[in-house]
Amino acid sequence: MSRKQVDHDYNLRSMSNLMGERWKKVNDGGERSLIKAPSSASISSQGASAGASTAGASAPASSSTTTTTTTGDLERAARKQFQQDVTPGFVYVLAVFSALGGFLFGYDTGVISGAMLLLKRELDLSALWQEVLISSTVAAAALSALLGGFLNGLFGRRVCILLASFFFTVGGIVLSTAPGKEAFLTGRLIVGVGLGIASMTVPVYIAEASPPQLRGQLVTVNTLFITGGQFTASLVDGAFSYLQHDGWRYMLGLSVLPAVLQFVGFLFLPESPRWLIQRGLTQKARRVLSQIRGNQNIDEEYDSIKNSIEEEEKDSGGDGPVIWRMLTYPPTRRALLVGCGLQMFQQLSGINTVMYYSATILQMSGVRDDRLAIWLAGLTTLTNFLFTLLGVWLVERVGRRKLTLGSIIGTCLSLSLLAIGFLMSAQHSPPVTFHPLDPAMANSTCSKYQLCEPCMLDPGCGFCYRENGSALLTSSCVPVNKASTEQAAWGRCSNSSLMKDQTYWAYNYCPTSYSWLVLLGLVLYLAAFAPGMGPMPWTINSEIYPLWARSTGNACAAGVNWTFNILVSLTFLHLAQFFTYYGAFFLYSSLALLGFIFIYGCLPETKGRRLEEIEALFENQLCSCGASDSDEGRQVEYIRVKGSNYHLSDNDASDVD
Ligand SMILES: O[C@H]1[C@H](O)[C@@H](O)[C@H](O)[C@@H](O)[C@H]1O
Repeated sequence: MSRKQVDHDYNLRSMSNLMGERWKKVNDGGERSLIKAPSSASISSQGASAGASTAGASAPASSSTTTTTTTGDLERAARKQFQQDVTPGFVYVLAVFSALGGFLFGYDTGVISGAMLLLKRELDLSALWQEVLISSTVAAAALSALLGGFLNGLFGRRVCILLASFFFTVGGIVLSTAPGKEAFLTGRLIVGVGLGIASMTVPVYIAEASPPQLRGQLVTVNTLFITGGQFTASLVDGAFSYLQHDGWRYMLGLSVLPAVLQFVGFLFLPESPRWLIQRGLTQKARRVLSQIRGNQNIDEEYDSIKNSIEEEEKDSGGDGPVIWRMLTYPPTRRALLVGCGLQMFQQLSGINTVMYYSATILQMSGVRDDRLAIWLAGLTTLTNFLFTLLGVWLVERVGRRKLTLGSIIGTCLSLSLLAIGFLMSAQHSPPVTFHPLDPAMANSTCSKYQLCEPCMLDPGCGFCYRENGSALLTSSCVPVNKASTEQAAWGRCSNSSLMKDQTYWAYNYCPTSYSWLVLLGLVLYLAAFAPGMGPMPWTINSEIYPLWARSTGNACAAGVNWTFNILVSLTFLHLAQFFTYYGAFFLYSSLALLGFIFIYGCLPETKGRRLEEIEALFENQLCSCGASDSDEGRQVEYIRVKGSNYHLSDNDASDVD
């Protein structure tokens, strides 16, 4: 039994309202039936467990009061009833305006790849500068996410979202008007600060404002907006790539629009009621809660939040900085481990590498026109977006734990398929048929390679070939042009006008007939990753910490996400060089398997619970919360609803949860 007496459960309340009677589940040997409970007077006059057994005995499953309604039906009906009762239109508005932060997260991280193609020519950027400009935003996001935890606690969620949209706006203006690379770097850093703050604040704000039944869906909408931002960025990249001069200014400048919209919107949106209660601003908190909950009575929710906060404050591990208190108090230490672990495994599953690499995968499949490859890469971001939508639909139906576990196992398998595709391509790598005689050329490292595979894995070389249909006519391994990887340093691939006649320059891929396998792996990967591993780390982090630790916990987890994001993207090419592509993808697949074991052992189900109840899931467990899905179902819980005790039966408790 948890430390805190669980005093309220939304599902049961909705159900009892819905059915117009009090319902009580009895342990009838697992049979899924609901039996009408005795009157509240008879229940309250008995001890809770005595009441349960008496009712069980007096109302056998075959009794005339038995209904065949399943808990699934009830859940669905309760959800429908809730939607009618509460009219939570305002919660949707609030979630959408907050999720514009997610949109900017996706847009600003996605748009840079297309912008860089134009930018590197116009600003004459070296490879090092390109790398610095791309990774500076992510590095700034990692640091500012940590800072965001502190700001959130001090100034509240609303001010932090306003601050983030202010940074996005200023950053967008600086980027689109930058006269040179130094100014551009400044703009990228400013945007990074906005990203870090938004990425940790938005999920917390949405979770704190949402009713339990909608929380998972609404927080997941934020990730839907992230992937929507990435998709929009790929469309904008495609459209403005035709504008050779200053195209990048429009690509980056467009981000100012959603940023300003969010800023203006948040001038009118309220602060999180939970943060207000914590700060003792009780009147304001009540006002906000009534505004968010529509026509629902908020007294019960308000009281229970307030009581939990007071209780949490007592239990929160004494004095000292929040992170220290979190680490020394076992439930929050476990929650932090789970939250950061989820974010780490999300990035170690290679999502950003796969997305980044999709254009090359498409080139391997025979799409050789650069522009077409850019547009088709948009299909990858669209697939990511559409499958995140599936996640929004599934999260409240199957729950966080099952969704995450199913997703990571699918991710692991599809990464193996990708790796097998690369392995087959490597094993059937086309040979280098032409070796130059000119000593200056013959002495280059590139001309020593006998096969395409080692040639393309060397960042200094590329494979230049001519083919007829699928037959390779001649091929050579030549140094890459240092100024642009789109051309060779010499020979027929050094000039686009020479590259007619079915002559192609393959810089980081080899022509292969196994590309379909890689393409299948890519699609299956996105279908598996996007509904679960994409959104769930954000959603789960927004709900597993008690209020006093929530902003710090989310700050740490978002910091871990950004740190591993940069680590994985910066090491990918080196990894591929040392272990080949298939080695790199097998490695990601093994890491995803490790992630599965971690999640299986550590992640409890949080679906349908009020934020104040979730802390109890991390008590008395040695990272064995995994058992909670079934054990918790077997646990006997007493849930007090308006003075009456409800006894959840042995087998069905998890269903009602
Ligand atoms: O949840 C998001 C999402 O899955 C994005 O597609 C990815 O680029 C981010 O790194 C991740 O945090």
